[in-house]
Amino acid sequence: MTTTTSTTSTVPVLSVRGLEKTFNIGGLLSRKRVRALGGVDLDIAPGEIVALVGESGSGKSTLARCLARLEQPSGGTFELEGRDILRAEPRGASRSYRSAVQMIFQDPFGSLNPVHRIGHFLERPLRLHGAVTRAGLEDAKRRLMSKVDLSPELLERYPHELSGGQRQRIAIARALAVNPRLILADEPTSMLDVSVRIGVLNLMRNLCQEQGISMLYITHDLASARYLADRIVVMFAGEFVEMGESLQLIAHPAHPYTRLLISAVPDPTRIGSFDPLERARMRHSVVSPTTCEWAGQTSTACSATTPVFHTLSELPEHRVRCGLYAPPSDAPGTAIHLTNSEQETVAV
Ligand SMILES: Nc1ncnc2c1ncn2[C@@H]1O[C@H](COP(=O)(O)OP(=O)(O)OP(=O)(O)O)[C@@H](O)[C@H]1O
Repeated sequence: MTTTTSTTSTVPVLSVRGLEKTFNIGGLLSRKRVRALGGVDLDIAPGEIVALVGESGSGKSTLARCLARLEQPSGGTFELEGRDILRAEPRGASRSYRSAVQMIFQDPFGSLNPVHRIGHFLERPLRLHGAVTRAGLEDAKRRLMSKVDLSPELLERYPHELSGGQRQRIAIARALAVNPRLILADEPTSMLDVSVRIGVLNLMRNLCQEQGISMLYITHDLASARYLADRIVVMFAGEFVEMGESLQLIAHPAHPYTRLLISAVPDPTRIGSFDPLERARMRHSVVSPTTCEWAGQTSTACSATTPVFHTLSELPEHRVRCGLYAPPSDAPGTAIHLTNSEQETVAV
């Protein structure tokens, strides 16, 4: 890898370099392998929200699980506030790492044991973090409930007595109980009713802004990524293919795969309905053997060598990794001139 994704000169909270994960599948004697992460680089600054978007199977959760130490990476490194974690804690995450890096999962019901009252889920992390007296514990639980805009009366209820949105707020409160530096939020709103999603997104954004917590927000949903995140990173087949400031990337997508994802976002300003055949044609143009050799498929432009990141000339934060871009000596990131038929296949 040649390029990092840092946007500021501050020391990043998280710094990932060449992180890889390959799974063996098909049992002990099988030689079949799935390359879920191809060697990715990512920096996240303090208080920054980075959205990781891509279709199902692109490797988003694998990256989050490696960072949460739920999976052991096959290669690469990552640092938390300058500390090389895999080297410092090779056998598994320390308690302090598990406090500093909190994961919020897609299914808020699945992560709350139904036999316990809500108060129980906040008590354990608070005890671990040092609120030990009974009065101190009660105060701390109430403060956490107020941070996530929930009434303290809910502390006495069981998970099934809460709505999905309320349960996800409890999951967020539980993560906050240990003062995390980084939250890995894996599709935290995808199982929620549309009407409560925006509230949870706003809550996460406010918490990051007010408390300087950084966040990796994993989602299929480009619209929510644009709404919540400072930057968007697009993932395709275990690799990052495009990254940039959220509004810029959505307004000027450079990679055919990013354009494909954007084509799936409902857009009330689009004139006429979106033709599903056109979308199928776009999908084919990205993943078919005739146009994209990289990432396990095939591409005329990428077949000679694995593509590297190129900065789009006008905006240094916007980078694309695609064989359709070449680094001319005076104008990095300028698009190669395409033939008419190639232009048709990449046009949105
Ligand atoms: N434990 C595992 N064993 C074998 N293969 C796995 C395992 N976990 C993930 N994979 C494979 O790794 C690839 C990436 O999976 P991952 O769950 O990271 O994708 P994703 O982008 O998070 O998808 P989704 O959005 O559906 O959760 C997929 O091909 C998946 O089948």
